[in-house]
Amino acid sequence: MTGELSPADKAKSVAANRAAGYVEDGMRVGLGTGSTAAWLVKRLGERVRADGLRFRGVPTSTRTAAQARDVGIEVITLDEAGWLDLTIDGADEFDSDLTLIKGGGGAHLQEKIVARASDRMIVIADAAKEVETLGAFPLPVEVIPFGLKSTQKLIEEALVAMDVGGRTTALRMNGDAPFVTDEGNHIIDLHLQRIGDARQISTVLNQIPGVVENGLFIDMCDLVIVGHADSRVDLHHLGKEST
Ligand SMILES: O=C(CO)[C@H](O)[C@H](O)COP(=O)(O)O
Repeated sequence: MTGELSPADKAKSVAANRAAGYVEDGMRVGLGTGSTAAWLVKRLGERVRADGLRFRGVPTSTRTAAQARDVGIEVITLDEAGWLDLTIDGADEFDSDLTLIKGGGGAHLQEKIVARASDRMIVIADAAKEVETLGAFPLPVEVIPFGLKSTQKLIEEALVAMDVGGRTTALRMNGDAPFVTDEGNHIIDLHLQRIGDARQISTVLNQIPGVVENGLFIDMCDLVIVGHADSRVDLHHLGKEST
């Protein structure tokens, strides 16, 4: 995270630095997972060390927990926090309703629990994450290992029943073995191409036995901060945009 940054990393760090300004003394803050969230954790660590910022962070993955501790952030569990003032996280896609696809990093289960237990959720992103219609990014679905193949079959049948455009599903791999989440589960990525009715898809998927949680975040995000490589920032509130 040092030296000459690529334009994408610069954009992510610009968004993260702006979001870090929303964290105030005494807050309990959900810390997201992924490359953009890593910039946030880095910046918050700098604020802790340089400005004496005092807040407690609830990480959404073992990766983020390790980084947060490394940079000097006080880490607590969600149960210790009870409730959160704010969660800041990345996203794989967001649309004009601030509906999100998350889980590209495989952490959407903890991310959704943490975001849902927060007064406010801010998403940080580069401009490539903004879409007119969700679904070009594969929708991650966390499933328990038991009965994996029958769960995958039921998901595929549900996609046919909902008449969703793309219906290809793929078990996420980590080399030769299935990817394993922090909860010991697996992820099936749904290549839908286009998500028309996010609410319907989310509800139907979560009703299938074996499915733990899907990566659609609906009515959770309050603000998206988009960073640009030239240091500009766009703020997407529900229904309006500002800089
Ligand atoms: O949902 C996530 C992890 O589960 C990430 O927030 C999402 O994948 C975006 O990651 P990145 O900032 O690396 O593009």
